[in-house]
Amino acid sequence: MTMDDLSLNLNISSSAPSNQTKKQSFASKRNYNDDFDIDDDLGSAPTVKKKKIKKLKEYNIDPDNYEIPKKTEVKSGPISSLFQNNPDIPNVPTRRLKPVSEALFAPTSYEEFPGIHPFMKKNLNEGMNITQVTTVQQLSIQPILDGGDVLVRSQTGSGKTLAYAIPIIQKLQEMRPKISRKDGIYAVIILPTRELALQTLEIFTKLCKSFTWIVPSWLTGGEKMKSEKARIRKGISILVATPGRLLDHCKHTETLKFSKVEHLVLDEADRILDQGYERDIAEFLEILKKQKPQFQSILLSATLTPAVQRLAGMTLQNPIQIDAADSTDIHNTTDSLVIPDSLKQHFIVTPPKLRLVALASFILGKCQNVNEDEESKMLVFMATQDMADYHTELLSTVLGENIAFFKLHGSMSQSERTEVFKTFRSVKSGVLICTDVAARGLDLPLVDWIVQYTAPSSSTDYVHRVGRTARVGHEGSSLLFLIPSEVKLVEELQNRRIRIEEIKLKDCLQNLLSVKMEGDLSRLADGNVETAATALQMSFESAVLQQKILHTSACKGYTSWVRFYASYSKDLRHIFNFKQIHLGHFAKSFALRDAPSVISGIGKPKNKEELKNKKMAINKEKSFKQRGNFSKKQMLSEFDSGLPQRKPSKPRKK
Ligand SMILES: Nc1ncnc2c1ncn2[C@@H]1O[C@H](COP(=O)(O)OP(=O)(O)OP(=O)(O)O)[C@@H](O)[C@H]1O
Repeated sequence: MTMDDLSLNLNISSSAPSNQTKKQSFASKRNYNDDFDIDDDLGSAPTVKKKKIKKLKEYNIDPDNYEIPKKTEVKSGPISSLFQNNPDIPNVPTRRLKPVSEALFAPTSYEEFPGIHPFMKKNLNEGMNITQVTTVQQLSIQPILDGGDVLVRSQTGSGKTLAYAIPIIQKLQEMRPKISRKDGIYAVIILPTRELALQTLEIFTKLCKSFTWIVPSWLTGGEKMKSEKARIRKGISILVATPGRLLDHCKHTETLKFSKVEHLVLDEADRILDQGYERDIAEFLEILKKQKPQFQSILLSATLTPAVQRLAGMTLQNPIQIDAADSTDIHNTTDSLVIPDSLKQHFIVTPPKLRLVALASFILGKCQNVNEDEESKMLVFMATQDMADYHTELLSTVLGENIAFFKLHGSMSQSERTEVFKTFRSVKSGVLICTDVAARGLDLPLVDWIVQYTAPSSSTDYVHRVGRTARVGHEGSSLLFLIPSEVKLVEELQNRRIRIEEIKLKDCLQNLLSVKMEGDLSRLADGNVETAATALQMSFESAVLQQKILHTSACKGYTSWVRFYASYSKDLRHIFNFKQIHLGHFAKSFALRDAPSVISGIGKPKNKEELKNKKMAINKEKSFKQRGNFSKKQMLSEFDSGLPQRKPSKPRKK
């Protein structure tokens, strides 16, 4: 059997996909070159047709820098074996730890909870199916009603939004004479991303249903400033906003007034800081305090990092500190990480070359709709947008027949993001490939698995990513992908009282034998895991070879990943050491056969041709940068709220 025998167009299935699944597939099986008609007249330089430029942008490929395929396949590099020359997988001891515990629910029902308007209880019960009070709600509602500043820390998915939404609406509906939308803004809620802002707005809208004179609204970008200005003019009582857009309006929209503000909420404070919004928040506070010196500040976070405490120092005065972790558990919340009890955490150690097949095998094992009971929803975290773009397309191309793949990252248009967010919330089964933009605060019901295909950049990222599952008491699981040189991360997580267990690579790859594979593949696999894994890898590689655009996307994804890996902060380099990684082996995990120096001009060229290619790549990148097209998002993990970069201030306009 030769490698070419294995280079099949893989078609893996267990049963015919349901129509529903097919309809839901955002990125369905596709041939890239079909998407791009190419003007390829003999003798003349090919140009991309205008209407196709839009398509290229959709794939996040810059049309100016897109090399047009001449209807030929990509030249193949040498095929390296998947199972040879791999580093050994170290033995990672599992420690039995007692995690920090946090009781999710308090022994109280909303029915008996004092100080809340009966209409609000009805809205909770009938509109949101909520009857029992969670611990963080029990601890926060009264202090917020009392009016002092409050700092709240509680685990992911514990109901922090209602913990402040209920008392704020309670206070606003009590005010006499009744407040009116024309008065101006009474509460400002700041969140780090648009999705979170929209999700929070939805909750305020449901709770305010019986109090028609209180009007919640939002300012998050993603639509024209003009329409947002119109909304401001109509009047808003509770403003839900992302920091960048809020500040833009503070500077450019005169009708936006804060003189009535009674409550300021900074939700997902740790994430607001991670995104570098500290300066924006400071600037906004200055503007706010000039118009309204006294108001209640509430700050919420799932982790209490020193940076969050610094932000608390800036915004809160003599705050009441609420920590929902078990008060009998002696722990230091800045050191120990609090994870929901119902979350089972795992890690897998794979040599770099085997990462892609291990991921595919894991997805196949969990998400093929064998029958309805086994339907599974999964989030897969990638380091960069280009990686997310590429893996969504690659996995859809090879496995999209039976599994619906979706993607979510900060460079997608707002309408795409909203559509994906809404669709993925409503589907029963599917894989959402995302960057950290989806990590914090998003409430996606009943996600079963969180896969971190690239490791988180910090322990808080870890907590927030895995926190997208096991919400409000539901069961959930997580899997962290590591290469052998990264296993120290497991020890560090365990030092912070994270209980995490290993899934062995060989067990994960076994899935390839239990899923039904059609045609030649099942014959070739013949009950052998290594052959099945190699066949799967070959089908990824041949998809990339056959489709030039997929190849371009693979190169972009790989390059962005290399840059990302090289940019791990100093304090993490003992785990993620760029010098220790084998770039060629990682290229294989992007289904690329080219040498790293050819893909991205990385590493020492081995011969003249490689040197020439490298120089060309560097020059191309230089001109790209000079044209201002080279943005941070192409190299870094992104937490983008989707806002365009802010331009220098313009004079005020009405
Ligand atoms: N008392 C409750 N009973 C049942 N479900 C609840 C209750 N309170 C909130 N929820 C639901 O729990 C989910 C998570 O709530 P929320 O997003 O506010 O959590 P969170 O603590 O802010 O999480 P994260 O830190 O991840 O943002 C939501 O779907 C919400 O409707």
